[in-house]
Amino acid sequence: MAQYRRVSGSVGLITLQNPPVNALSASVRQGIVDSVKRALGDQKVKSVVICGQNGVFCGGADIREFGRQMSGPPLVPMIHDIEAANKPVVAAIEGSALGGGLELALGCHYRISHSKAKLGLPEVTLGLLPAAGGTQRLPRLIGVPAALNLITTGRHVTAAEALQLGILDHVTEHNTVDVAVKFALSVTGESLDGRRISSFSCAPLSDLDSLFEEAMLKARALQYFFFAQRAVGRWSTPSGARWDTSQPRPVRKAAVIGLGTMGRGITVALAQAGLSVVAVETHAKQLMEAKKAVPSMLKRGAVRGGTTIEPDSITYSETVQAVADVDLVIEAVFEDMALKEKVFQQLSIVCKPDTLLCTNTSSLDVDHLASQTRHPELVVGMHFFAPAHVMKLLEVVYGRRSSPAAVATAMQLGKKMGKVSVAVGNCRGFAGNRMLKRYLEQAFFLLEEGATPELVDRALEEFGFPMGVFRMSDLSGLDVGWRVRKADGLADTSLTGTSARVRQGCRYSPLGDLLCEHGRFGQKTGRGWYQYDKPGGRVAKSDPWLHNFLDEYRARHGLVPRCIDQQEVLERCLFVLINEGFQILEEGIAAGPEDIDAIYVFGYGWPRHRGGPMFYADMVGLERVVERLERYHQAHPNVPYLQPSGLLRRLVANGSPPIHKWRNVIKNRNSQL
Ligand SMILES: CCCCCCCC/C=C\C/C=C/C(=O)SCCNC(=O)CCNC(=O)[C@H](O)C(C)(C)COP(=O)(O)OP(=O)(O)OC[C@H]1O[C@@H](n2cnc3c(N)ncnc32)[C@H](O)[C@@H]1OP(=O)(O)O
Repeated sequence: MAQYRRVSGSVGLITLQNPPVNALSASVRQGIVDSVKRALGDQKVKSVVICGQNGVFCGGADIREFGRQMSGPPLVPMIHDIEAANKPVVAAIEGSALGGGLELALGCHYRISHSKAKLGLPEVTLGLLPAAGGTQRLPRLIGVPAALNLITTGRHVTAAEALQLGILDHVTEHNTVDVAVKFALSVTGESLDGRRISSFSCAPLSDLDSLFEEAMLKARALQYFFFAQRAVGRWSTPSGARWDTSQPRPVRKAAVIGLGTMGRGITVALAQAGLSVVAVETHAKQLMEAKKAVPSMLKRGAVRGGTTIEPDSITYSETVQAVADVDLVIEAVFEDMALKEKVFQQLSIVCKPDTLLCTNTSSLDVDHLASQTRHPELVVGMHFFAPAHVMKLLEVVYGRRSSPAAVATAMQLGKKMGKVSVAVGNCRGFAGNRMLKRYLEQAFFLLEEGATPELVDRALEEFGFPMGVFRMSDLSGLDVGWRVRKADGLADTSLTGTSARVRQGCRYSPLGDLLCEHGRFGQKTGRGWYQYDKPGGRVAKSDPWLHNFLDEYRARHGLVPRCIDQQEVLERCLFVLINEGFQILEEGIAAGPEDIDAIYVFGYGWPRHRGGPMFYADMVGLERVVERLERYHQAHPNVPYLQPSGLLRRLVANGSPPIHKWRNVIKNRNSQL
C-alpha cells in the first residue's frame, strides 16, 4: 500500500509501504494511483513528493507476484499519469530505486537522492526488459549510449554516477524526504513543460549503427561465454581421458596442509561443500591464528549465503599424521619446491594408498611432486585463486601420470565447491599464470619505453578489467613475483649496462625487482607502483617518487621516452597474452579456447562481455592479431613472445575459421603428427 498525508502546508507526501524493499505490488500500485488522484484533486496541495518507508525508495516490480494472475492497476498508465500531472512531482530516493522503482522515479518531474542510494534497471538479470517506460525515458534523459549500457548490463549505479549521468537533479547527505519536501515547495507553480521526460526528443546520434553493433558484439560475447562456461566441464586430456568415461571417486573427508591465506580459504571452501576437513599446520602460532580466522570466515560466508555449517566439520592438527584416513589432501604450504617435496614424501607414507594427493602450487612442476610419491597416478594440481573460498576459478592440473579417475575426482570436487573447474596440462605457470607472465612483461617494457602505470592501467580499465595490471600487482603483492624471479635466477640487479636488461638472450625488465629492493611491495607496505595512505591502504594515488624513479632509470639506460597511446598498450599487453594462449592450445595444455576464456574471466578479471582472450582474438580478427604482433616483433626483436604462434598462423592460413572450429584445426594437426 501507500500512505498519503499533507506536509508543510501544501505538499502531498506519498510513502510506499511494502516491506522489505517497497516493491510495486498490486496494493502499492493501487495506493499510488489513489494517492496521486487525491493530491491532484486537493486545492491545498501544490506539489507532491513520492518516497518509500524505512529508507528504501523502491526495489521495482514485486518479484513475488511474477507468474501469478495480474491484478491491480498496471504500471505504465500509472507512471504516465504521474508524468502528466499539472503539479510538480518529486521522487525522494533513499536506499534503492531499481527496475520499476527507477521507472516510477523517471515518471516524476524531479529526482532527489541520498548520496548512498543505488539506482539501476536490473531487469535483464531476471530475463526481462524494463517494461514500464524505462527503455523510452532513460535514453531521452541521458542519451542512447549511457541508457543502453544500464539496460543491457543491469548494473546498479551510485547516486554520484547517476547525478553525473543526468538521472538525478540533486544528491543530498541529509534527510532526503525533508530536502525533497523543501524542494517541492520551491518549484510550486513552475512550468512543467521541460520536465516530462517522455516529451524529450532523443539526441540524434551519427554513430547509432556502430553503437548497436557494439551492443550486438557484447551480446555475442556473453552468449559465447554462456556456452564456454559449460564446455569446460566436458574436459579431455591429450592422453584420451575424458569427462564422460572417467569415474570420480567419492570424497567425504579431505585435508589441507598449510594454513596460510590460501590454506584457510581452501579449508573454508571444503567445509562449505559439506566435507569433513582435517586442517594441518605445523607452526603453532599460525595454527592458533587459523583456528580463530577459519570459523569467522565460515560465519561470514554462512551469513552471506544463508547456509549453516557444522562447527565440528573441521578438526585442526599440528602433525601430518592426522591425515591418515582422509580421501583427498590439498597441500597449500609455502611456494617452495624443497618444502613441497618433503610434504609429498611424508603424505605418501602417512596416507591410505588410494588417497588423492593434490597441490595448490601456482606454477611448480606437478610431475616432479608426483615423482616423490608411491602413487604418482593419484597426484594432481588443484590451483585455487585468492581468496580461495570466494574466487570461482579452479585450475585442475593433470600430470603425465595422473589417472583419469584422479582428474575426474578433482574436477568433481571443484564443482561441489561451487567452482568453475578447468582441466589443464602441467607446465610452468599452467595456463593462467603462464599467459599472465607475458602480459606483465609487456607492461614493464611499456614503462621503460615511456608509459606510466597510470596510462597502462587506464587503458586496461577502460577495456573492462576491474583493475589495471599495476594496481592489480600492488594488490597481490610485488614480492610474490620477485620471489619467483629470484628462484629462476632472473632477479639480479647487480648487472649493469646492456646486460641489466637482458636475460638468457632475451629482453628483460628489472623494474619490478628494483621496486622490491626499495621495500615497495604494493598495498601491504603502502608503496608499490602507486602510493597508499598507509600500509594496507586501498586507494591508489599517483606517486611522484615512482615517476622520478622511472625517469632516472630510463636516463641510466639511455632510453628516450616516447609517446605511447592506449591502443598500443592494449595491443602489446593483450595480444602477447593471447599469443601465449595459442601456444598453450598448440601444446595441448588447454583442450580448447573455451578453457582459456573461462580461466581468464573467472580468475583474472577479463571482462565477461568481451568473452575471454581467445574470443576477443576471434572478434578482432586473427589476421589483425598476426599483423600487429609481427609489427611489434619487428620493433622489439629480442622479445620472443611477440612472434605469432604456429597455431595462430595456421588458423590464418586456414582462412581464420570462427572460434568454435579451432578445435578441429588443432585436432587435424595433432592427428597428422
Ligand atoms: C514471468 C514473469 C513476467 C513478469 C512480468 C512483469 C512485468 C513487469 C512490469 C514492469 C517492469 C518492472 C520490472 C521490475 O522492476 S523487475 C524487478 C527489478 N528489481 C530488482 O531486480 C531488484 C532486486 N533486488 C535487489 O537487487 C536487492 O534485493 C536490493 C538492492 C533491493 C536490496 O538488497 P539487500 O539490502 O542486500 O537485500 P536483499 O537482496 O537480501 O533483499 C531483502 C529482501 O527483499 C526481497 N526483495 C528484493 N527485491 C524484491 C523485489 N523486487 N520484489 C520482491 N521482493 C524483493 C528479497 O527477496 C529479500 O527477501 P527475504 O529473503 O525474504 O528477506
